[in-house]
Amino acid sequence: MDTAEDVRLQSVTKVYGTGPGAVRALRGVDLELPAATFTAVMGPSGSGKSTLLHCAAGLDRPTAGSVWLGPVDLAGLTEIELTELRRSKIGFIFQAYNLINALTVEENITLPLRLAGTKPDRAWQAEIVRQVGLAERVRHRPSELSGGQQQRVAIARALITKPAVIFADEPTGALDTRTAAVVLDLLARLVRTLGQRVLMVTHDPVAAARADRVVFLADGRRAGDLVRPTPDEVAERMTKLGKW
Ligand SMILES: Nc1ncnc2c1ncn2[C@@H]1O[C@H](COP(=O)(O)OP(=O)(O)OP(=O)(O)O)[C@@H](O)[C@H]1O
Repeated sequence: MDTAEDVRLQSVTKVYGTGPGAVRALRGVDLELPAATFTAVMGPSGSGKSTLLHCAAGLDRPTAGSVWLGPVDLAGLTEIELTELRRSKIGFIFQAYNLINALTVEENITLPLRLAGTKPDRAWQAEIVRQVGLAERVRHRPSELSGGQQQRVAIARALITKPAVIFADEPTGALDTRTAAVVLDLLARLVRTLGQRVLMVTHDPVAAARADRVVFLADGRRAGDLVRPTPDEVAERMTKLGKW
């Protein structure tokens, strides 16, 4: 993994709306995502987690401050360039797996390449399918798979373009505890074996505790980090920050 593709947020501020009704969702957030790191973001409802993820992923533009992907300042990109950057450098995983049931598992996994008009790297594709443990399932339809397997297809789809970073928004929100653990183990392993950068927004202290680092947000600001915490330590910090 190329360290020249680190993600950096510098003093990112996001204000929705103008005038008296304006909402300051982020207030000068700094954050770095170096290679081979698994970062969880937690914070009370409305603390700015989704806004942070959207700004970091180039889905939304900060009102002030900057987001860098390696040497590239996202603010300097046109919408078309941003779309291209997202397709090639960024992988997304959502709570709802967003798979297409008319396509096979393999076709779902390679869809981002088809959208980008690039050819699959067969060796990489085989490696990913092996990593997510779906080699026996590539000809199946998503509806024939369990929730955990579907999320693993979504993870493979996120990885197919060899992205610099994966953004995961509540990736285990729809899964039972045991299946969630399998998916989180997989994300943690991808960080170790592929040097992947992962940023995960979650409400679940158990999920957050699988990351290397938990970044807390409160009222649009960084409110401390915990490195390799236990779920209890995460829950305790959340209680101190107020309502979940
Ligand atoms: N499009 C928008 N227009 C106006 N305000 C918005 C918009 N999106 C988010 N906000 C506001 O910005 C603040 C941060 O929202 P955000 O969704 O980032 O929080 P969150 O921490 O992800 O919350 P939750 O845990 O409830 O999903 C909230 O006050 C929210 O109401």
